[in-house]
Amino acid sequence: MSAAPTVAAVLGSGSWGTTFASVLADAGCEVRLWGRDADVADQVNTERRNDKRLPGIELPAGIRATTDPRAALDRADLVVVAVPSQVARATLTELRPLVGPDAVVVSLMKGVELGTDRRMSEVVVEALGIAPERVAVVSGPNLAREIAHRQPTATVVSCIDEDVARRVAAACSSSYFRPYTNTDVVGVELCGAVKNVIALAVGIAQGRGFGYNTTATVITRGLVEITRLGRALGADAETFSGLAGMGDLVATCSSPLSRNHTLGKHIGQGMSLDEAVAATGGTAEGVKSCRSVLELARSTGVDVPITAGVVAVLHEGMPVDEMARGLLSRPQKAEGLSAEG
Ligand SMILES: NC(=O)c1ccc[n+]([C@@H]2O[C@H](COP(=O)([O-])OP(=O)(O)OC[C@H]3O[C@@H](n4cnc5c(N)ncnc54)[C@H](O)[C@@H]3O)[C@@H](O)[C@H]2O)c1
Ligand SMILES: O=P(O)(O)OC[C@H](O)CO
Repeated sequence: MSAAPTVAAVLGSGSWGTTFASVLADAGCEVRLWGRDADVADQVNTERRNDKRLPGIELPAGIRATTDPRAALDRADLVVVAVPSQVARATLTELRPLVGPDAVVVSLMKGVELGTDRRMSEVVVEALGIAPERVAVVSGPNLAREIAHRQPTATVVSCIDEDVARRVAAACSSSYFRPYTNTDVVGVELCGAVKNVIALAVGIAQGRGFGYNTTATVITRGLVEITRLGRALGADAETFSGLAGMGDLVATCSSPLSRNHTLGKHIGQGMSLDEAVAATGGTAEGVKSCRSVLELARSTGVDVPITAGVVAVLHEGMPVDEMARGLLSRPQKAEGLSAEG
């Protein structure tokens, strides 16, 4: 990334890809938005809208949408990845020859890869064959629809090279979007992925009819779960009380705009997983990532009882009431961050 105005390619024209393209355009970048859907690209170019993912929202001028990855990535010094986590590796492997040798790559994705338990920045590094210093992640309380309406929010841009994090932050900073920087990529990514699982648990509890005490308990103990896993994997303690941690957890567990929260609610109200996925629309990353998060925790020796409960309900047929009973009947312990749940 040079100091000159940034040429950005956003890969994925879903709700967050389209919204982040708008943020970048409002911040002064030249933006190309790549997606597979020709109707979406046509509508972005002719009407400045993406009604499929952001109905009723006018997009800024300065976004050029295309289904041609070559056109999107030509001369791009910032490459932003916003496809569902489980297709990131295949998508990037295919596009690898088109990514410029000096481009900075930014992951917006909040998931952990099934089968490998890799975080998304690790997938980017492996699929594109680039140094981790060229890979940044963006994560925070960032519900796409609110940002597309230009409502104020903040986020964290994280990269192990602090200078790269600063340059990415400068490229996406605007009157309504305030990026902070840090170098704790592990912590920021774990926060983003695991909060989706906790939001599923909160949704399940609310769908079952439980009230604010249960919600607050799951959020609080969920943050302990995220922190415990993150600390065991080398993350900084501070990250968990910041925007990517507490901030995003609160936003996702509170908002009906969250697909994970909403899907959990459907499950709590008695829908099957297939019905809930169909009713929710969009990508609820926690549905798949709950399994990889559980694997990661088990391989690290960290107890994650809420995540285990979500996996059991979503993928192993455990009734919601049994999950609740299981969580509440565990042995008494002192409150805190010890390795046990
Ligand atoms: N929506 C939000 O508020 C939000 C905010 C922050 C982070 N995120 C994260 O951003 C990522 C993308 O989420 P989203 O909300 O944009 O999802 P979305 O479901 O709105 O869009 C996903 C897009 O990826 C496309 N896609 C699916 N499979 C593909 C493939 N094989 N190749 C290329 N494109 C493919 C879909 O066509 C769609 O356009 C997720 O990891 C999510 O957790 C979302
Ligand atoms: O809609 P969700 O559940 O993917 O959540 C969206 C964002 O991650 C909130 O920051």
